[in-house]
Amino acid sequence: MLPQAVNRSSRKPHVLTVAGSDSGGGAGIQADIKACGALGVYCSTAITALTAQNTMGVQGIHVTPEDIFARQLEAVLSDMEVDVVKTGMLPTPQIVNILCSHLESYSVKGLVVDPVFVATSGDQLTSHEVVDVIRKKLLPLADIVTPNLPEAALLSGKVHLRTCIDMHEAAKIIKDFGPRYVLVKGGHLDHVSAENVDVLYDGETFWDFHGTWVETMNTHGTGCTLASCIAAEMAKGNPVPVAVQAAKDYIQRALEHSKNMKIAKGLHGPLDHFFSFPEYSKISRCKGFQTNSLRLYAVIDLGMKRRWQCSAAEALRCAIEGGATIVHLRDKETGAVDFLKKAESCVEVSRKSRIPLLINDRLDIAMVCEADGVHLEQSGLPVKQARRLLGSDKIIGVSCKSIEQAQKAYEDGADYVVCGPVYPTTTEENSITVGLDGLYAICRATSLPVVAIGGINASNVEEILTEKPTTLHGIAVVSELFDKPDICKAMQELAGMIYGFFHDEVEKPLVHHCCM
Ligand SMILES: Cc1ncc(COP(=O)(O)OP(=O)(O)O)c(N)n1
Ligand SMILES: Cc1ncsc1CCOP(=O)(O)O
Repeated sequence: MLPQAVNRSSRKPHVLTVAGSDSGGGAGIQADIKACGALGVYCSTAITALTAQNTMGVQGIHVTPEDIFARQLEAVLSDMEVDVVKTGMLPTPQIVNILCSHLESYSVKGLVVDPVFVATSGDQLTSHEVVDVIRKKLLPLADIVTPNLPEAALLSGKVHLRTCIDMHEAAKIIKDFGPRYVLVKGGHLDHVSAENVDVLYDGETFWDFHGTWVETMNTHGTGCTLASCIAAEMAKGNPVPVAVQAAKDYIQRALEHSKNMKIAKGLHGPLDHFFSFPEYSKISRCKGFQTNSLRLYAVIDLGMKRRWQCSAAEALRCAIEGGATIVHLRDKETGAVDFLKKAESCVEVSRKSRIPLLINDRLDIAMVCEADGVHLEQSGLPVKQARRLLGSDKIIGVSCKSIEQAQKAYEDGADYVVCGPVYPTTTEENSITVGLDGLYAICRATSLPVVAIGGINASNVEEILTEKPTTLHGIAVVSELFDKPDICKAMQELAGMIYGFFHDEVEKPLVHHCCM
């Protein structure tokens, strides 16, 4: 049981957005709240201006009186634990000055500056003097500034930005004003190819972020949304380049989902921030990894005594046939050459069935056999380094016994955690059980998907899943595979029991087919 840690760790990542209100709901404060909400992050606000705005343009602007603007900042920053501040429309130099003095008095983990000067409709949103104050006062405090091409031209004084090389030049000039990173967005480049490139620069390295060009008029609010997503991902503890990649992925999907949406008469419709919300929440940080794959997690331990005689690949095939939704291959005894051979034959089987295959601890083997990812034990490679080597397309899971370990796994970039032993088990000797309370405490403290492990079998699945927290995504078994003479049948029994507890369409197992 880990009760004392629950309150401290169940706090939500928090973004304070300092921006203007868009009555049309597509940009500004409204976009920021929706984007943060969609990414599971709390969003507070300090409103800089009220705009009367719709899909046809901006019809009016009322700047917030300075004292009430300052009071909003004071109210939020003095009371709430803000992780990251994100700025949008800052209409006057006075508003920027008030913000900067508050940022100097209250420490926050990050500052994302979206330098909003002109709306896509062509309407001016800030006074001309604002550019200079942002350059001199706000940018030195910023972790990242996210200009599009017209904004980069204004900030850098480099009027003609037409190529990627121009974007690099502008990024260098803007970097000299003091932000840690500059992201120059290429959405306004002439589109000769189907690609869209944004350039991130930290003073030494340029990263090019490629996206696919989406043919749509529903782009109102993309700048605000991208900056908010970056802030939200930073608030979760992600480093800036990882946050940018996650934000780009969100925008790409939002643009694709919103391209046929019609909600007004005007030319520039907004994004649908909550596009397919239930489906989106099933997608993990790792591109393409559906977290409902974690429902029935089969660990094939090649070092264990077993009641069947067949190859690793055959055992894996049987587990999948019985309904396993993800498989995890571990072998603590075999040398690299033999393990690799077995892993390669398993990858072949898992690919055919489109079931993800993870390799336990051996990042080298996982990379060489092109498995879907790696599962790391606490004694294994640190997650951060593994992520650096594997990139963002591969799955990384981590074994955790405590809230602290689960939080670290999250901060370091893991995609899911396996928690246990929930019940006593002979598979993991000398391992203290966390119990059902410990498992649930971890589930409530993390936003990562959790898989329960340890002593789980058909007789206790119901107990685990009946009142499960929402982050508990599935169960993992080892000896249920090894102590039973028929792997396929053992999996089928478990699979049959778990479907009712999850309201999604995990495919039912195929007709029983004994493979022993
Ligand atoms: C109140 C308010 N803030 C910012 C903008 C600009 O939003 P952006 O995300 O750059 O999208 P466009 O409006 O340029 O499409 C705004 N319009 N209103
Ligand atoms: C790998 C692992 N981590 C915690 S318990 C455990 C083993 C669980 O095995 P079993 O399903 O046989 O109890």
